[in-house]
Amino acid sequence: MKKIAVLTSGGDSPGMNAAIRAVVRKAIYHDIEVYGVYQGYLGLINDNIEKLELGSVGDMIQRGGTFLYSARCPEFKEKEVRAKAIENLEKRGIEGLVVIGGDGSYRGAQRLSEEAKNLKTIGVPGTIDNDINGTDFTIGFDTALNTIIESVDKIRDTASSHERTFIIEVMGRDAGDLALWSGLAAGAETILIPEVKADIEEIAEKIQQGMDRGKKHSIIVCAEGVMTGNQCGEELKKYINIDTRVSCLGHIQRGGTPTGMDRVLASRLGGYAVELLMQGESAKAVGIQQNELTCTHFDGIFQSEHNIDNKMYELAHQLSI
Ligand SMILES: Nc1ncnc2c1ncn2[C@@H]1O[C@H](COP(=O)(O)OP(=O)(O)OP(=O)(O)O)[C@@H](O)[C@H]1O
Ligand SMILES: O=P(O)(O)OC[C@H]1O[C@](O)(CO)[C@@H](O)[C@@H]1O
Ligand SMILES: [Mg+2]
Repeated sequence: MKKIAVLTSGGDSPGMNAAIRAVVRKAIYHDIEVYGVYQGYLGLINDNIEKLELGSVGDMIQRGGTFLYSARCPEFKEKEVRAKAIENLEKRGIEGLVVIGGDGSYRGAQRLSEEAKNLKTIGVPGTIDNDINGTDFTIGFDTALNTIIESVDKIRDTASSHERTFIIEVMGRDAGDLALWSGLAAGAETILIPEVKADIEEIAEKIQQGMDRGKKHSIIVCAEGVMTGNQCGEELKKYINIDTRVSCLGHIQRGGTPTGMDRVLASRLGGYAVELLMQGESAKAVGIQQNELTCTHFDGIFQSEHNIDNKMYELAHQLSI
């Protein structure tokens, strides 16, 4: 393998730059040329591709976002559009592509590996959602988690001073990991996640019981995929007369300097992706499982839905009474 390319796709996540840096430096260390594709699959179609050097990734490991930019590119689901992308890679003699992104980005990479004659693809899990099979953690999850915890801790001060119930809406359209982990870590009384059907009446009863015991305030962490924080407040009012406030954390969760855990994870996974390409592997995604680097075929990754840790969900419930 003499030439490879790297791109970031889907929602950005803290640590993507550290992953790109690892791919670039590892490849150059092994005398492989590296090309950066700007704007994810959109740049692949539009030929927005440039050679990267060691210096291109200097001063990058600590930066949030992705200097290669990211995009959502729905037209990449069409085969004719992907043919253009393959042409742009082939004309440069690029034989390997590292795709840093979420599950959707992996699907694009899988298609490319099926349709291009001389292209190997490797996926690197870069998403704050932590919703990808084949890895215990995705790059950016730890940073986003800590951003949420810091925010909830601050909100708790006001909840306590004013004896209020606060609803904190966090990201996760289909995945509850951010809500579950942050809710557990921040001591939320209630955690609402897309994987478990919400029973608002039961939540209202729990808040009432807490108040009857002398509890002054309550924190509810609600994943956006369940309902909005405002909807949650309206629903609660049907069952209980309390003063609620809503905080929607929004994109603050996606930005910021990556934590040490995310930088190390990104560096290990980025380096391993290049190793796999050198070994001739393709259509696989790298991951970390029980602190070991692993790789899983895309087919295996898509075989089942990503699930939350049910034991952790039960524990959060047991600790929040
Ligand atoms: N079935 C598919 N076939 C080809 N390409 C796809 C497919 N699904 C998604 N993609 C490509 O991958 C891009 C990113 O996918 P998506 O928007 O789902 O984000 P993601 O990678 O899952 O990241 P995140 O969920 O963290 O934002 C899409 O915009 C599209 O270009
Ligand atoms: O910034 P966008 O494109 O609106 O995407 C928001 C979505 O991206 C994610 O952060 C994943 O990257 C989801 O949790 C969230 O719903
Ligand atoms: Mg996704």
